[in-house]
Amino acid sequence: MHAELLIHAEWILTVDPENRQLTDHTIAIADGRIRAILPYEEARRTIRAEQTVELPGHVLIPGLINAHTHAAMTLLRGLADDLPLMTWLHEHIWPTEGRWVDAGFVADGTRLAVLEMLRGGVTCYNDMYFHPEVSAQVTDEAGMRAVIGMIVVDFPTGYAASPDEYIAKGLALHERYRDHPLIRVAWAPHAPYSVSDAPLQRVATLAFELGVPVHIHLHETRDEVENAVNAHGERPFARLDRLGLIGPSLASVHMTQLEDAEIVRLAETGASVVHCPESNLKLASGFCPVAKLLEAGVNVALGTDGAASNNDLNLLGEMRTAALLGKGVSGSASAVPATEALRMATINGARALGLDSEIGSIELGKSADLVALDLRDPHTQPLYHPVSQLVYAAGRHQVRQVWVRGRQVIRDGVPTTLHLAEVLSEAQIWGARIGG
Ligand SMILES: CSC[C@H]1O[C@@H](n2cnc3c(O)ncnc32)[C@H](O)[C@@H]1O
Ligand SMILES: [Zn+2]
Repeated sequence: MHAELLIHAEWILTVDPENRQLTDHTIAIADGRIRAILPYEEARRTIRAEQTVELPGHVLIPGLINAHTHAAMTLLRGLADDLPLMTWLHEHIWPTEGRWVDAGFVADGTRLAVLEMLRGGVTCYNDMYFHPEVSAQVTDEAGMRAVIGMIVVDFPTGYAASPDEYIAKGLALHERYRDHPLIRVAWAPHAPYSVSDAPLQRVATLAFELGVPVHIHLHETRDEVENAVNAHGERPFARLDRLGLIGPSLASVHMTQLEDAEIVRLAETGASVVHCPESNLKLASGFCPVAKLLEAGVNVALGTDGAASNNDLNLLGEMRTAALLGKGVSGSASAVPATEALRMATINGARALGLDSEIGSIELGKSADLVALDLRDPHTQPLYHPVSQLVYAAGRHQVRQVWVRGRQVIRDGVPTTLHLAEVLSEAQIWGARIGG
């Protein structure tokens, strides 16, 4: 057999349906796909390859999937900390976005985000932000994978004047990226409190017709739910259900307020929840009942949210927080174990984005979106269980090699498709402008 690339790793966490953990195995890659997974010695004997990468002391995992972010908000990192959601949004973030966000802001902010995420082992992200055509282009140029949000809000912004215009621009984006190998699109109405019934209904219809996911903030805080009930006598979840949005294409972000019947409904319709534990903690938004959701069979993925409410785009950190918080909230130390946190950051994210036949696990035929971490650091030794070190102890500096669709985008910790100094310089210029 012939392969373009062979990766020999000391440990492989496949995240396949059996959660197989392999030792001293090799992955063979051709045309950007995983063609063979076999013991190291057998691979040496039977496969000829153009390139071989030896990874002693490393664990190889599927690329991490950030299932909810606002990438360009890296440029607002640390601008307004220690505030609750609505004060943060109405008094700080929205006025700043109104003044500064344009195509150039989105290009530079997204590039910073892509660089941060790739260096942290994130190979795919699900975005919701203005000027999505710019985020898509920057991400494609960097060789990263993304699902780019076709955003919809009721109010006018520098990007679009009305719900009809947001939707028209979304449709153009969908057309532009039809059949693209790395860039997909999803409808991204911002939240039930910022999008009215008519555009939400249109999104539901178009999502069905185009076969794309719907990505929305939902039940982020108790106030969101109480305000809706006081104003309209209906919980936002019930309203979305009435409008036809609760179903297998839905990625509902946050979900800190959930009644038992809503959990049953999520499970029976196959809708996904995207848990953003660090953003929820920082904005004191509430606690998503992750253990209950998993027990009910709901697909739970992981997201960072934007860098202005986290303040990083670190999925390794998010896995650890999700595992720890899941125990604290449920009162059970065995809730959200390390293997489950890894599934949430990989295959569950892929499923939430409708990409689980393509990415999210190390299986034959899937895209070679792979991440290698060097575990030979004092704080990840000794090593009993690689998944334990990965989730509870490893840091982003241990991400050494990253491939997206078989292309190496991080080599020995250094980006191959982006220029670190240039990206940092642009970020600093924006910081001086906005802060000055
Ligand atoms: C329509 S583009 C996305 C919009 O969402 C804002 N945003 C960022 N984080 C959150 C959050 O946690 N809840 C609600 N809205 C959020 C962002 O600033 C953009 O305006
Ligand atoms: Zn968000």
